Amino acid sequence: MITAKNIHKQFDKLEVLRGIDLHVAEQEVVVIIGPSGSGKSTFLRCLNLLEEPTSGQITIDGMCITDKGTDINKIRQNVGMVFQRFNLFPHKTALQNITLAPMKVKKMPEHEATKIARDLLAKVGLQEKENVYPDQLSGGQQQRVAIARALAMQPKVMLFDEPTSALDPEMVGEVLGVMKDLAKSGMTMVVVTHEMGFAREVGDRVLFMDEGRIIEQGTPEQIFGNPQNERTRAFLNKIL
Ligand SMILES: Nc1ncnc2c1ncn2[C@@H]1O[C@H](COP(=O)(O)OP(=O)(O)OP(=O)(O)O)[C@@H](O)[C@H]1O
Repeated sequence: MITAKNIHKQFDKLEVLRGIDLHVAEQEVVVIIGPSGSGKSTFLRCLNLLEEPTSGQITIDGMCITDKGTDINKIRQNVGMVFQRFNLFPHKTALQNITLAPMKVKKMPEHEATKIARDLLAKVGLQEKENVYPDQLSGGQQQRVAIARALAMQPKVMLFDEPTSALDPEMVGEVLGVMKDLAKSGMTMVVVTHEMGFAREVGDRVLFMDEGRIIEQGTPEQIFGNPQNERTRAFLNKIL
């Protein structure tokens, strides 16, 4: 579903990604862990061209997105993204936040977009909140609306960039629960997170990144139970 070949990214003189190769199979859940500043978010943002790689090639569902002249709207439709900050539109209700992109970008009729949005609100456990504005929702609820909003474009892949880092601890579980259900439903996902419990339980594969490279990867059992690389061991010893 996703193939990234030899991805490099440089910001001025700072080399943030130093040759990343990754293949993500359909329905696979890949979790990226690693120290702060190792390039995890930058790599994730390259996968929907929020950042343009300095060099390298990325193919998603057969479409080479790093070719010049690719249709950025098409990429964004195929690749949903959820950020640390949910950034819902404050003057729109939960339902309107979800229907907006399908109506504007996909030119979907309102009744159809509304039906999809209601189904998605039910899926994230917020069917009662369709007419509520973001400032009346908790952080966890807002993030669940943000997930529903990304899903409304019916993406083939979902990217999550530390989706629970900005939440109060008691709200982390509800968001991870929604992500877990999504993974179970067969969604292809790449998740950057500091939630090691999620990586262990839900990840099909865990990647450890450091200094712009994938240092080690394997099943959660391999990475958490028997890490081979000294840097992976040092990182896990520090945080677990
Ligand atoms: N737009 C940018 N311009 C310049 N430097 C950037 C930019 N975005 C990221 N960086 C730098 O790239 C490096 C990697 O950042 P990145 O956010 O990808 O790391 P990360 O592993 O996701 O870290 P964290 O876990 O703290 O979010 C950092 O040194 C950061 O300051």
